[in-house]
Amino acid sequence: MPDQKDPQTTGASSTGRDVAVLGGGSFGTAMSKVLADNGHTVHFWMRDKTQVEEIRNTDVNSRYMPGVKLEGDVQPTTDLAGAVDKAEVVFLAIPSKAFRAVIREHSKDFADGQIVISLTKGIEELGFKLMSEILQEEIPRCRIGVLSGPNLAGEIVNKDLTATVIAAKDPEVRRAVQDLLGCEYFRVYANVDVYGVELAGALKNIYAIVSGLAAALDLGENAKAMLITRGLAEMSRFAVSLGANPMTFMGLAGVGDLVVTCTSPKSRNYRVGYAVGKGKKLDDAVAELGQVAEGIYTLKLVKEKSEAIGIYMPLVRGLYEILYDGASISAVINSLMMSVQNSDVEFILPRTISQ
Ligand SMILES: NC(=O)C1=CN([C@@H]2O[C@H](COP(=O)(O)OP(=O)(O)OC[C@H]3O[C@@H](n4cnc5c(N)ncnc54)[C@H](O)[C@@H]3O)[C@@H](O)[C@H]2O)C=CC1
Ligand SMILES: O=C(CO)COP(=O)(O)O
Repeated sequence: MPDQKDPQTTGASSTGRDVAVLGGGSFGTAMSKVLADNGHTVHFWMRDKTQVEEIRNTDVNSRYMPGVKLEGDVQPTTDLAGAVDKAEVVFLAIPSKAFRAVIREHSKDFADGQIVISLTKGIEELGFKLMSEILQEEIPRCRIGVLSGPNLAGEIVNKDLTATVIAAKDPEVRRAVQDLLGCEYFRVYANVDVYGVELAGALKNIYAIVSGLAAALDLGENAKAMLITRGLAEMSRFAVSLGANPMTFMGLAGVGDLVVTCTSPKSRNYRVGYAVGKGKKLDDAVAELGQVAEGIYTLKLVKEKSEAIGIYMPLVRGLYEILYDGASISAVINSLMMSVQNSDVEFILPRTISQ
């Protein structure tokens, strides 16, 4: 059970604020719904005029969240500057590939000290930058945070019980987001390890693809547990080498998000892995999805980065070989199972080095 009287995490206490959500996909829609349900005015920016008209006329974003009514004060718009100008807090749900371009084009529209929160779980190709690092570069005048955790959009819009993590150095930013989003079905926990929380959210997408693949091959329950746990070992090894706090991986943004996306076909990354495991080509699997699966891009970047800095990531390497080099799935599984047997928890017993 969640802690009952944690003063950090008591429910929503602010009503009637103006906020902006940028990005009209499934997660932007889900977070707009939580914010509007909590009594806030949501300036909901998206680039597609037809989608704006549809939400204005029907309260539904049928392409990304069919059948879900956005009740309360949601104001869809294609005017980004206008949305940001009215908002005390801005939430960004723009896929990583487009993230910097959107922020750079509109950097002047953000106010000094404005709170800007990334919801995006990806990595920028050039320079291996996380979204908070992009924000720091493009709008350093703003107060920045990231939100990440086991947060399947399709469940949030049904008001299924959900918890997430706000990570920010500034305690006022953490408190503002807890106040805006917290309610009877959505709990917001706090962390200061911005890099760890954000990197965890991006990395787990890789293991969700691996888990979807394993499910398609019916590898069994033991294999499922092995993949999730070794995925956690691998992602925390990588993240800690880059400066993240290992304890972050014990929390909702680490284990929590890894578990939900590695066990549920509601995860799009899992579905891509499942489709490939059933024999589909990667491009066809992604095209059929029609939504973003950040893990397929993150995989490439993490494979390159881990090789460049010498971090052992056998699951990343194996998945890369399957998705991008045409390796046979059974050969990759065999090579993983027959590699040198090693330490369980390397923070207790160091690994025997063998690449
Ligand atoms: N859907 C989910 O359950 C969750 C998603 N996220 C993250 O949120 C981010 C956004 O994902 P979703 O909303 O789920 O994706 P989606 O595929 O449902 O929607 C993507 C949206 O981004 C828009 N977009 C793409 N390029 C754009 C550009 N250049 N300018 C403006 N808008 C652009 C699309 O028009 C679309 O509205 C991703 O990084 C994802 O990992 C995080 C938590 C949960
Ligand atoms: O990040 C998510 C849930 O926490 C959503 O995962 P997918 O992008 O795989 O759907």
